[in-house]
Amino acid sequence: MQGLVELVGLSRSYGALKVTDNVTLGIPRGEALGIVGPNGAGKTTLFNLITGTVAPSSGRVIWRGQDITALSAASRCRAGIARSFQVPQPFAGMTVYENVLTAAIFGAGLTARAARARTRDVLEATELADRASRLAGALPLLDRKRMELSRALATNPDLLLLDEIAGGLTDQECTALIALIRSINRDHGVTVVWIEHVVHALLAVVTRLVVLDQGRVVMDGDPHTVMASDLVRRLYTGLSDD
Ligand SMILES: Nc1ncnc2c1ncn2[C@@H]1O[C@H](COP(=O)(O)OP(=O)(O)OP(=O)(O)O)[C@@H](O)[C@H]1O
Repeated sequence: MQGLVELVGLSRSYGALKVTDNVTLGIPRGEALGIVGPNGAGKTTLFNLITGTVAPSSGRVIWRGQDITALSAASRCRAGIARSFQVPQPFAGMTVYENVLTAAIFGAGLTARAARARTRDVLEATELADRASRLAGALPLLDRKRMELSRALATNPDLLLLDEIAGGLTDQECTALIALIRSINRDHGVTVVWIEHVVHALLAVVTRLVVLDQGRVVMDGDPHTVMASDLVRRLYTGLSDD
């Protein structure tokens, strides 16, 4: 079956450092895929290659069967690829509503009227509607995460890339975030790829887990099996078999 997105032999180097090394990966429509790996494994770079903020040294990105390797980040966003950032940079002096509206207008290319409707729908879905008039810079952490998700969802994505969105939350807040991401995937049909160090949050949502190490896919399979593997234990603890 044709994946929603197919990465074909994707590599990226910075000088002598090969950050992404011949990654071939298919992501079917509707999937919730997790990505783990040690610091510096190339996880965020993989997102940058998919969203088009970084060009590959070689390889291709195929989106719904079309080669989009040469397409700009803005065009990819309009085509349905959205992301959250590890370090969110909202317009702190604007309200939550204005932040999300901006994404709907510029990210999705909607008219002002359609963007207003989309913004209201998204803020309902992310449970931020009652805080729409708050300044983005004054939000508590969970609401900042909800807003980061809202900005991505306002672009009406088919694919949502989440980069370490669960860090720093309390257990209760994390449970709320998990429910929201699960709903985005299962109820709204958005394909989700989630890089996350908070493994229990990831395992509550994803049905497939990929491990990256030194830019390469070193494991790909059932999340619990992958996390229980010797390879993952070695990568995370630095311990050898003996
Ligand atoms: N623009 C760049 N120039 C030079 N080196 C870079 C650049 N971007 C990333 N790197 C290097 O590539 C490697 C992979 O970085 P990347 O951010 O993709 O890793 P990561 O797996 O997301 O790490 P983390 O879990 O710490 O966020 C790192 O060694 C990083 O320093």
